[in-house]
Amino acid sequence: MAVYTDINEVELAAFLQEYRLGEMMSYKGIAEGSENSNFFLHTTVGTYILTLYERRVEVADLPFFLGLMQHLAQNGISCPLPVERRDGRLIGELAGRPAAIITFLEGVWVRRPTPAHCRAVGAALAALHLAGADFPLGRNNALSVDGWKRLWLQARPRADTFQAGLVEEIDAEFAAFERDWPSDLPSGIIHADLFPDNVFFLGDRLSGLIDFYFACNDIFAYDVATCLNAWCFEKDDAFNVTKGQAFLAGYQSVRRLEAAEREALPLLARGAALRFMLTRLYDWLTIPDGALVQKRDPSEFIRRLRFHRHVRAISEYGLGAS
Ligand SMILES: Nc1ncnc2c1ncn2[C@@H]1O[C@H](COP(=O)(O)OP(=O)(O)O)[C@@H](O)[C@H]1O
Ligand SMILES: N[C@@H](CCOP(=O)(O)O)C(=O)O
Repeated sequence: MAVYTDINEVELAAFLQEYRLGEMMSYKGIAEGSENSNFFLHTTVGTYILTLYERRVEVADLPFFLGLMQHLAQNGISCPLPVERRDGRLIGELAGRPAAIITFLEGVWVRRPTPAHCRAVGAALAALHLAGADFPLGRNNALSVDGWKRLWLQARPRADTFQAGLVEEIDAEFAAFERDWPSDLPSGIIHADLFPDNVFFLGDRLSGLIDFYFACNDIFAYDVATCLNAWCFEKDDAFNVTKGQAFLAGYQSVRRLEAAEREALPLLARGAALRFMLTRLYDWLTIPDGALVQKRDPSEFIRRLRFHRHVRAISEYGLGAS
């Protein structure tokens, strides 16, 4: 469920007057997603997505997120295009929240990705990395090692109530990341949350990417590592080598990974697993029972983290060195 803020017809109609989108015909809250409040919006001109920005989104970052979507959409990436208001701005206010309208993308996200889907998402991720090259704005990754540490210090006092022994295990992870996290790999704009629910397909054809609200400047291969975690493991936690190979082949059909990036993948994948484990754990421990928020299971990413911890080289995934 992701409608944190209720809106009413009167305030929505007034909000719409700020746009050249005709008259409101209907709107409906969207259950999917977890960070912001999203609504389908039908007007006499077409169908759009209305987003009210909630908890993790800093208002100061909105020009980056919305400007990035605009830049990517204008540079060959299929992603939502923010709609300009009459005053030329992209961001307004509705029900006391910062709000924007973006174009509607056709397609559905795939619950059971195949190697063909993984290949397509790999190619799309690499295209995004290339298309972001001349985007003029920048944003540090608030969820890299320092940000993980802040989250961990908040979750740590109760982490053992989630799983015994977690405090000792994750403290040791931080010692490794603070020592070894790379700083000299090719970097640029990354999506940073390209999970299956953020990629739309029409059949096997990728129709678009959504949800740029964690996008930032960081290591490209970290985005690759996030996708290996999100797309290439099975429900029983087995790493699917065929999907991993397909994902990397798709990526490298557009942008070749350097040897140093391939070598770093096990550590980056371990870091990506920790990052998603931590946001899930923080939510698990802090969101009250009964709140209308979909809590995701941190355990899945504790298991991924343990898996990657024992991998020394990309060949140990069965992915080959090139
Ligand atoms: N541009 C779009 N076109 C079509 N559907 C969208 C679009 N943006 C969001 N959605 C719908 O809203 C849901 C939640 O969007 P998402 O951006 O992932 O939310 P959150 O940031 O809250 O996680 C998606 O799963 C999808 O159903
Ligand atoms: N992908 C993250 C959660 C972020 O949710 P999204 O709906 O914004 O993609 C996770 O799986 O923990």
